[in-house]
Amino acid sequence: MFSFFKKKTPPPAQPEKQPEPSPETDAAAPAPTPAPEAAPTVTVPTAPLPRAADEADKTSGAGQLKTSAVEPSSPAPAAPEPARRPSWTERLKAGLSKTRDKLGKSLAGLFGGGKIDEDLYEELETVLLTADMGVDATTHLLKDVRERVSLRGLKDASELKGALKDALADLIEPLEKPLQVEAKKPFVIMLAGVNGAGKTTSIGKLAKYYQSQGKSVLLAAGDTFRAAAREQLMAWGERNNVTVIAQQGGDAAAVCFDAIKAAEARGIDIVLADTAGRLPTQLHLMEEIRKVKRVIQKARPDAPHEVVLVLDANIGQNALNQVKAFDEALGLTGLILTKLDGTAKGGVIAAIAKQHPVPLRFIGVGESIDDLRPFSARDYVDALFD
Ligand SMILES: Nc1nc2c(ncn2[C@@H]2O[C@H](COP(=O)(O)OP(=O)(O)OP(=O)(O)O)[C@@H](O)[C@H]2O)c(=O)[nH]1
Repeated sequence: MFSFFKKKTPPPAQPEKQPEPSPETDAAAPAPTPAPEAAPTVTVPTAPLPRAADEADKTSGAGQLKTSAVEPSSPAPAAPEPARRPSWTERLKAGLSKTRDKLGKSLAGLFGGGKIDEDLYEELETVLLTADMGVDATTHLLKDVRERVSLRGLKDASELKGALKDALADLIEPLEKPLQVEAKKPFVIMLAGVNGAGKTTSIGKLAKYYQSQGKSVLLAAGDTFRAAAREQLMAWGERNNVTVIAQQGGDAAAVCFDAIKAAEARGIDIVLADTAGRLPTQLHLMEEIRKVKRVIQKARPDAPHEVVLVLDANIGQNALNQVKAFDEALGLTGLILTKLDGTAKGGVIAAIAKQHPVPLRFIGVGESIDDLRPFSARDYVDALFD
């Protein structure tokens, strides 16, 4: 768990009242997973909602205030910075050390010297497969490397590294499409994924990332199933001066609807909408997340502007199945690959590029708040090989 999510801010004593049913929470599908709390209750905001947000709640059909906008009165003091923070490139390299160690050790033997022959290609094939690149990407890379070898007239195994790096960079480069958030205001980003993939922590990291670019951010605590996810976001929002729209034990779609209305009323740049974790095989939950998307569209017809699947890199080739299933259900526009630091399966990016390419917007290589950055194919390849 992130340290910035670990620290909990004790909530103030809060009166509770029963909410009215929310009309935007259409009854197309029953709430798929009962919330842990028996009856939804109202969390009164720590600071009174500005009038604009009240308007937003009226617009959303909530006669009474049922979502809470948690707004800290003042940002927490910044934690003392370490003497010198490693650069992103250093952290990327450190984060990819497991994949690099596995790949690098095997490749060091291959690239050590000697002739380029069939035995060498066979060994290279094994190395790529064990780095979780998958059969299709491995076959593609081998063919590409062979072509480069013959085009460049390479003879010695030591020259193979450059050819492989170029082939891999070419394969994964199409995934490098940085997210453009300027075109819409608010730009609504919906995050989906299986349990524990890193959605909530990625939202915290993204909020910080966009704040550092001078953008205003609002968070929708749409993971109404796991209470700790809402608390994570609320605590994080309080410490970083970001408004969090939350509802205790309520409906994810309604939370997202209210968040968008609040963001519109306040002129917020970016809405980050969390959702509960689910497996693609849990069909009722996949239907529920489709409903969340539909309700977001009701709040704002062109939204969500980005539907991101958050993937845990540790699952290797299984990531492909998740991409296909969530893409079919939601129409994905982007991916975030987390926990590349904890795995030797970083090659899965090549598998995604070959078999089901969806833009890889961000990669996560550590637990620190700065360890999520836009994906750069060349940086990634360099960090993997050098
Ligand atoms: N090492 C490492 N850990 C990460 C990274 N991203 C997320 N985590 C950790 O992964 C764990 C799960 O993260 P969450 O954000 O709670 O996952 P989630 O997808 O919101 O989980 P659910 O709400 O259960 O679906 C936490 O302990 C995070 O600290 C990463 O890039 N590297």
